[in-house]
Amino acid sequence: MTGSTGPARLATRRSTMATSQSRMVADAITERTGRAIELVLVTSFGDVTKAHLTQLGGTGVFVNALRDELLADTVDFAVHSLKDLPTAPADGLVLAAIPERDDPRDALCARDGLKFADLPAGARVGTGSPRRVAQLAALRPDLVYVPIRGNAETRLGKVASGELDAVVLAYAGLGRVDRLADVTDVFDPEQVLPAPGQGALAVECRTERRDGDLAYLASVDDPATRLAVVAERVVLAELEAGCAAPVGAHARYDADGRELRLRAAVVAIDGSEAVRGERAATLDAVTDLDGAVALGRDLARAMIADGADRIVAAAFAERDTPSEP
Ligand SMILES: NCc1[nH]cc(CCC(=O)O)c1CC(=O)O
Repeated sequence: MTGSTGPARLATRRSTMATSQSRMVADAITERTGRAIELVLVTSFGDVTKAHLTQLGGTGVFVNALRDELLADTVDFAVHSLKDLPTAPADGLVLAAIPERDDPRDALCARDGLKFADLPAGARVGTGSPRRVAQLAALRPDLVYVPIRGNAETRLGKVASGELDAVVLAYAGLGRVDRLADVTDVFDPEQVLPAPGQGALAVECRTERRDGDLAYLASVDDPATRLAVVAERVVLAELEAGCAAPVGAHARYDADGRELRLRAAVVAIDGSEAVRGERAATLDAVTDLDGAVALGRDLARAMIADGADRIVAAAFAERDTPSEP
């Protein structure tokens, strides 16, 4: 078994964002438990392929390589962006901890300090995410949305070079690559709902080790964050949509009022149509994951009754049809 002597081995993707967030988790665990941890950099398919992300079938391209290392026991645990994790559980693996979430909102990084409302008609806005394009197009159909890929630094470089007027990225990720100074506007979740799990991390390990030698991972678990992201991810799973679908969801657990409140949106890629919903449940215990699942399922089913599944299917049909070059 790995890690029984020497520092524990934490598997991470290689990007600045991934290593920065993995280092944050490692430091928090070390601070709370005294455990020494070293980072093991793993190359994932999503990091090397040039294909457009929405064309990769979405789920798993960033996480499978880390999971292979976990299953081979060459590392002790892995840190993922929760947003990138497929909703289906992985055989033999478990999310041992979900640390307290960072800011879940999407952020605009525009030239000349421009706010979203101040971008001129025809301005070129880069984002690779159908969820962002759909919601932004609903607000500003007069802008041009340009699909882009690459890490946060590469995307910001396209604004600096003048190739784009703005890019939209996750606020939390920008913080982790130390680029919050580039943010010129932040989207209210009322207008642009974040991706399920956005801003949250997941600590994954082999199931059989969670309550054994890796029990210390629980030191960084935040039950309120777990409750919220479980509800958000159930919406995605019920809609049979993946991370490449135009689905936004955001939940918050209010510990004082003991209320879990969930909002979700499914928006057509051109912004012309949307199904939105909101629902809350009183959950006496922050550990009531069944309550979170029920809330997510109820909301998703109500949205499907309103036509949400049709919008998701249309978005996938569009993805599978190659567009003009
Ligand atoms: N899909 C890539 C990805 N996965 C997680 C984040 C941001 C950090 C987070 O949400 O935790 C990003 C980049 C982005 O969306 O801007």
